[in-house]
Amino acid sequence: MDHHVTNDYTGGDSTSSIKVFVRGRPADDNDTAGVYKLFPNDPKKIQIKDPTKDENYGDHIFGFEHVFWSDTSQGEIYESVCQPHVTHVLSGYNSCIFAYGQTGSGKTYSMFGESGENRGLIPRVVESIVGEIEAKNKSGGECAMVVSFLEIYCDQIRDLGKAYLEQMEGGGPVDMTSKTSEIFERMQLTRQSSFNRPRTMSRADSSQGNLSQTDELKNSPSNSAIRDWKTMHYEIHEDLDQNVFVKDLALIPVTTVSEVMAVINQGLELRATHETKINEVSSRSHTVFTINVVQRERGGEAIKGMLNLVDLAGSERIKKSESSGLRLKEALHINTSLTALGKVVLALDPSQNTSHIPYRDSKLTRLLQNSLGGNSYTTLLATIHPVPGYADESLSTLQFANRCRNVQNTPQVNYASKPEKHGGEGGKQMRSEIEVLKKQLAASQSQASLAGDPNLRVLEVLKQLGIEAVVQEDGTLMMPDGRVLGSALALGPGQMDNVASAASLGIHGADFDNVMDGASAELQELVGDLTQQLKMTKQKLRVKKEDNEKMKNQLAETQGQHQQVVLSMKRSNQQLSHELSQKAQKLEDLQRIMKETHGQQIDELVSHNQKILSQQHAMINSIPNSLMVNTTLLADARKANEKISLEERLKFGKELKAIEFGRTVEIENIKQQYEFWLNKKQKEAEKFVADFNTYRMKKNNTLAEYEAELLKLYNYSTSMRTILRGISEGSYQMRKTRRGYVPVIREQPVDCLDDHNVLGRTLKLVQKTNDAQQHEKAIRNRATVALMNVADVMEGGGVTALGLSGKEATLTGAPGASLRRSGRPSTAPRSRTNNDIWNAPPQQQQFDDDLNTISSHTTRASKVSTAFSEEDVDLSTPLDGLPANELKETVLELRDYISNSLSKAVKRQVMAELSNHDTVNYIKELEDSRDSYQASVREQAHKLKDLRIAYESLQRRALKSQTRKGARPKSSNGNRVRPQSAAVGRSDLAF
Ligand SMILES: Nc1ncnc2c1ncn2[C@@H]1O[C@H](COP(=O)(O)OP(=O)(O)OP(=O)(O)O)[C@@H](O)[C@H]1O
Repeated sequence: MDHHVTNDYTGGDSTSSIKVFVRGRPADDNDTAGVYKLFPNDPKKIQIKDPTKDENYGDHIFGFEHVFWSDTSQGEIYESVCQPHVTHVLSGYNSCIFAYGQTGSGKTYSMFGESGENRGLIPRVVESIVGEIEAKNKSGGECAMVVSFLEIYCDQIRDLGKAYLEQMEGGGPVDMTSKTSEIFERMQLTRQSSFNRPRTMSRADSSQGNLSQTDELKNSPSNSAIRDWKTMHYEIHEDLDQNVFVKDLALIPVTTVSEVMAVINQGLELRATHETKINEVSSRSHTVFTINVVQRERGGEAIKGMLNLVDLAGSERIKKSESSGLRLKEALHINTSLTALGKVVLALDPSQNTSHIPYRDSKLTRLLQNSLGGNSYTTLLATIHPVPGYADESLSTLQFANRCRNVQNTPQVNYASKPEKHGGEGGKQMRSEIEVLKKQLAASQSQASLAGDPNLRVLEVLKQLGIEAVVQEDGTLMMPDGRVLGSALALGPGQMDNVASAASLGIHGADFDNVMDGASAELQELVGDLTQQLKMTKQKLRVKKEDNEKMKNQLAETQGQHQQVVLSMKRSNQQLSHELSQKAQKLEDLQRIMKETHGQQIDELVSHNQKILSQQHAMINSIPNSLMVNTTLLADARKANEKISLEERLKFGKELKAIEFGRTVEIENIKQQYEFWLNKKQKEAEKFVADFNTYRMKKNNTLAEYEAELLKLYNYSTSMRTILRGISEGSYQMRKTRRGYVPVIREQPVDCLDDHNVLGRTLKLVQKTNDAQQHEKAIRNRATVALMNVADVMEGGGVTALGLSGKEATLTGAPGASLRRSGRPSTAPRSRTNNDIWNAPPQQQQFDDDLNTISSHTTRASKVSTAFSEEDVDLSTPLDGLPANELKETVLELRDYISNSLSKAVKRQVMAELSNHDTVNYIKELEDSRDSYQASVREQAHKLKDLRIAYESLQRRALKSQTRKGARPKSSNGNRVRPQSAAVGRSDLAF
């Protein structure tokens, strides 16, 4: 049964507003085997094996918009990933594409790319948008593009576009307060054309020694943006509509692709990169390249689209990248901000039910706030490095990408000047315009009323002259001093205006009279007085004004000076606070790094130090007491030591004795076993000897029978001779039978044997004697060979001997010490082997004796045989032809031969055969095992001896250390007493 379990994440909301694409870069050695699985018929899926999990539970399968593998071109990626965003931004929407993945997985390659066909997504997007804008402008629309470029390096926002802008505007500081729409308005009026030539895309490593273009730029005194670039620390703000923006970030108006590429190239030159173990040119910062497109269709509303193109710095496992120092700090910042991004994405998952989204945890998440869960179309390009070694990083990238699919955005069109129904900025503008109009209306209304009522006009004129008069019910004017003047109605409206303007202009005399022509004398007089007063007052005022002016100038001068001081103080204050915040930031980072890397160690060290300190305090306080205690303890310890060493010695002695006893018992057991077997085998051998003796007796009996038969034969032959002689002498009467003529014997012969039988038997006997002679020879040879073999065997090791001496065969072997042959003379020379019982001399002697006996018998026997041989003996000669004494001697010799030589030969043959007998072999084996046992006993003895030597050396050492430690105890007579242990040990352990 297949137990393979795959974690499937391919489900989910296909309409989610964040689209996720995956791109696998080419592997360096094409070794992607066994980790990834792609589905040619379903390019949305990718399967990956979890390297940390069990074979059966380690598979994860994900589903995204599309999974691009290493052979996908930049153009194909652009078509799928970016094309929709170009449409969005030109339709007034916010949108965002961000590349996420481990370091070296191809984020920067994808976003910025290289040159030509390998150019990345950003250049392609720019090309598209610029083309669209040109087309719109040609068709009568108003469309413009503004870009900005920033990086977040160690949680510090730095402007990568400002340097370009400064260069563009002649090196001076740039007005950063402009809004995109204002720039847009300006662009309609004037166009800059002398931008830098575009450079090919490059990312210079600022740490390299040779003076790169960036170095040139950084050293350029005229470009403050480059000079201050490293210390830039921009802030993120939020407008009334809750859109986040970077305060003071350079907004660069552009119209051509080459302009944009110049901005990008200059920015990339400045961007923080460095070579790491994993990536030769590793981005150490996140970059955000923003394209703003503002447009108004003919007669339509202005809309504003924004596209953020984000190249994140790659996450890295510090363990793998082995970053240290500044690289470590950078890596920590990168990882922290990416973790914050992960938290935001997690919190935006509707299933999490989280009300708080931690955008403010890092600058990155704050900046992407609008793109994640806000008013934006967003796409994530997850890049992976598909080699088995980075499988866990790829898995975590895919898991992050999968979580992003849960985020819901709500994109909507941005209106640059919205109609009321859209509220927002447009509405506010409208409201303020209405207010202005209202004020204007009120002003014009009051002017109209003034124009219609002459009294009011007079009042106004008087007011201008500084006189607060009141119009009474009857139309007359009451002055502040109580005087009542006639109605101004007497003056025509035109005249009144003239009076007012003449008064205000200081016209007097005849001219004034002309003006006052037709007015009442009273009024004329009053106006005359007033005019006079006004003149004087004006005179005074002028003087005062002049004084005032002088004072003002003085004040302005002082103020200017003060302001200058305050400004410089402010600047230095700002500088200081900036440095302070940087230092604080650095300190914080350092502390965090220290805490992360060494925090635990430091804490441990501190607590360890404190422990040691307190221990030392306690020790110092307790020194006097401990001195006393130590002296006592020392004495006690010495005693205890002596006691222990004595106990140890005794224990060791006992153990040794126990071992010795054990060995003795073991030896005894083996000995008993050996004796038991030896006894058993001796009994078997005794039985064998007994059997042998029985056999020998039987043989002797047979020989005796032969002897008796021979004697019988002799008697027969004698009788035969007598009979034969009788026949030849005709003493016997012959009769004819079927077998021929037979004598008629009157006397009964011996037994009932006929002559033929007697003769045949006699001849047979002679034949037998010859055979015996031959046989004896053969036996003798065989015996010689057998004895030599036995001697050879004996050379190799002893066996219990079967001694055959005299007429009796006896077993002379005995167990144990009695194994030695009891009959061996003490003066006999020792054999070359250990085994005395097989000594050559007695055997040899025996053998030689036997041979001599045989040869003597043989001589006699050969004589006999010669006598009996067919050639030498005339068989026709009747035996009874021999003299009786000679015949007897011959028979005796024959008997002697049979009983001695023949029986000995038989014995030898038996002995020769016995040398290969099983029992003898068994006895030999017993001898072998006895010898090996003896050898093992000898070995044990050696071991015991070694043990004893070791023990003695231990004793000697113990003795020496005792002697060194203190004076030996003195005997009663004051002499040093020799330590007993050694003596005891020696005597106790003597083997
Ligand atoms: N699809 C690809 N085809 C060819 N080369 C690629 C591809 N992707 C990446 N590379 C090469 O791999 C190397 C690392 O890529 P890149 O610098 O883009 O990685 P990165 O993800 O931006 O790394 P970091 O986060 O460290 O900046 C570069 O030399 C790049 O040219």
